Amino acid sequence: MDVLRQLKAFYWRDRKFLFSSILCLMCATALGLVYPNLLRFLIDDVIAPQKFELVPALAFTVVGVVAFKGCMQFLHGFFGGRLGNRVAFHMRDALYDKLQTLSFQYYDKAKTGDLMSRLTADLEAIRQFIGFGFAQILNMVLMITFGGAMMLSIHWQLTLITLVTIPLLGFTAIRFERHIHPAFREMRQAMSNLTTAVQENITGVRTVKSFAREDHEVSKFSVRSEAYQTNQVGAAKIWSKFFPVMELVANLSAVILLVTGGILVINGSLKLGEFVAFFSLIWYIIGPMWGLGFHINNYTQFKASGERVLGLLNEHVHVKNIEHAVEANADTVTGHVRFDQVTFSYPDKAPALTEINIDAPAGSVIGLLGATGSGKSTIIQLLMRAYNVKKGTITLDGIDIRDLDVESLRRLIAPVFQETFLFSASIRANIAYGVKDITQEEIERAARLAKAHDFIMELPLGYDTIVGERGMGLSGGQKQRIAIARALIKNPRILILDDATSAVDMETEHEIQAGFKELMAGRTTFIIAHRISSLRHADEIIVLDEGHIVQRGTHAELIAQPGRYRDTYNIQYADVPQGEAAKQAAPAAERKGSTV
Ligand SMILES: Nc1ncnc2c1ncn2[C@@H]1O[C@H](COP(=O)(O)OP(=O)(O)OP(=O)(O)O)[C@@H](O)[C@H]1O
Repeated sequence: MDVLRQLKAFYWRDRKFLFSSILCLMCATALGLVYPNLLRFLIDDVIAPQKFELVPALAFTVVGVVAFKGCMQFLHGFFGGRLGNRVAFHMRDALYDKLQTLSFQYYDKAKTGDLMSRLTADLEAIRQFIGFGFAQILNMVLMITFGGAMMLSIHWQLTLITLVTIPLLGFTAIRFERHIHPAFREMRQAMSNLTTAVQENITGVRTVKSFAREDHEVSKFSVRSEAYQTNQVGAAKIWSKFFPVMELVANLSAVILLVTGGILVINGSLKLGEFVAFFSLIWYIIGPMWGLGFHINNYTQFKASGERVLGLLNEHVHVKNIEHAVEANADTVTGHVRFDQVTFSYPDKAPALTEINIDAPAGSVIGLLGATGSGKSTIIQLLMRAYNVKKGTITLDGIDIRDLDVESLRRLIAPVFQETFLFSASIRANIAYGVKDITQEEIERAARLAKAHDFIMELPLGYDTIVGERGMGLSGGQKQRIAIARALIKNPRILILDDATSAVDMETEHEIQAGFKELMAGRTTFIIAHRISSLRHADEIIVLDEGHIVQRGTHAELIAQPGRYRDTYNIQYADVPQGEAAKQAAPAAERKGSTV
């Protein structure tokens, strides 16, 4: 019931459908109860006194009742269907909204397959129950109440004797529910493990194939599939144990009625018509009781699914706006970024960054260099507020970014990551992803600056070529260039290049950087790179090691002192002749005033 209460917001807004559906079902049920009475009337008041002229009228009444009952049943299905679909629709939207607000911390652990199964299989179970299952349980209660009341009005002693098995039925049904609920919960979890395995296998199919690990994947899947099968078999066992018991107990009532009712008819204390009506009414009680297991099954599935969906809806959002968050205004923000004594650890891990101080005046270029895992990307993630800083502060134009509206902050930043994600849409739509109302000219301009225009024009459909999943295959460098165009078109205050040109050759990188220079003048830029050539023009290069800043300065300053930077430089330029190396790593001072 708690799940139903928590989901109230989703079905209560469509209560007109809920009540209409219930009302129609009640009418249909009540009309169903007319049959036994017609039967009683036929036997006791028509056949016994031989008033056969009443038969046609009785027949027409039956036709009328059947037709009306049919209409009511249709309307019940119609309103129930409407209700179920609308609830599923609103819940899908709410879940999707929630997925957008959940922070990076949640996605670090979340499994795509599990989320997919919550949005599909679990929603379907909820749709079924809210649309039909709930009304059917209510119908069961109504049938028992109406039928019982009618039986009591005919012969209350016989009713009590006949219904003596009902508490036993109720007890069996409750025991069944206790066993089947955990089984269903496990089954849902096993299903989501199965979907996760399939999803990961499809996403990582290249890795699987290149390592020839198909057999390993098959056996991994088999284990999960077997777990699901075991769960299914377990649930079937519970079902197969309880269902026959239910049926046996339910039919005991019919046996008791036949014996006791038969004796009463022979004694003359019960009319034959009443006995026949009674026999027909008893199924109004036994029938629903028979289906009790099925309804409980539906309910438990709904409860298990509801818990999983509510679990997602109630998931804690780690990064959210504080009350009265300040809106960062793109027209007035200059882009002055400061990290002040920032120390940060991912949950349950040693600090990824320790006492980081960075001062990036508006329009400056900051280069970040360091071994893998040294904390470069973490600096960027914190600036974008993917995670909240707990120790130290990060400010933008002097305002703590925790006080800023998250969306407005992220609107000012355009990141290009090493791994480019393209949506299954046209290249045009992919480039224009971060902005609204953009012209083709602006898209092409950004693509030209990112050195993407020429290869796009060589594609048969040009900017209309569909890329991403199931789309046209592109090379890593081509994808990166699209991502760079996507960032450029956003015209951000802060540009982040996280190993953004790692997949393009040095010549293209040089050309792209020339494009940046033109567009990024006056905008703060953070460049993470492993190549000295990508960083050498930065106003300040920060060298990180295990989360600590170990060196900082311009290229010329760093090259002049022993340390990690010079070591990296020496390795990268080991094969380049002396004069050429010096030319390639031209000091930043030469380029002061420019950006990249
Ligand atoms: N989402 C995460 N959850 C937990 N730990 C993380 C997460 N992301 C990074 N880390 C850890 O934080 C540390 C710094 O990682 P970070 O990604 O910032 O390094 P990096 O210098 O950018 O590395 P690379 O050059 O390989 O991208 C590493 O020890 C890493 O394992």
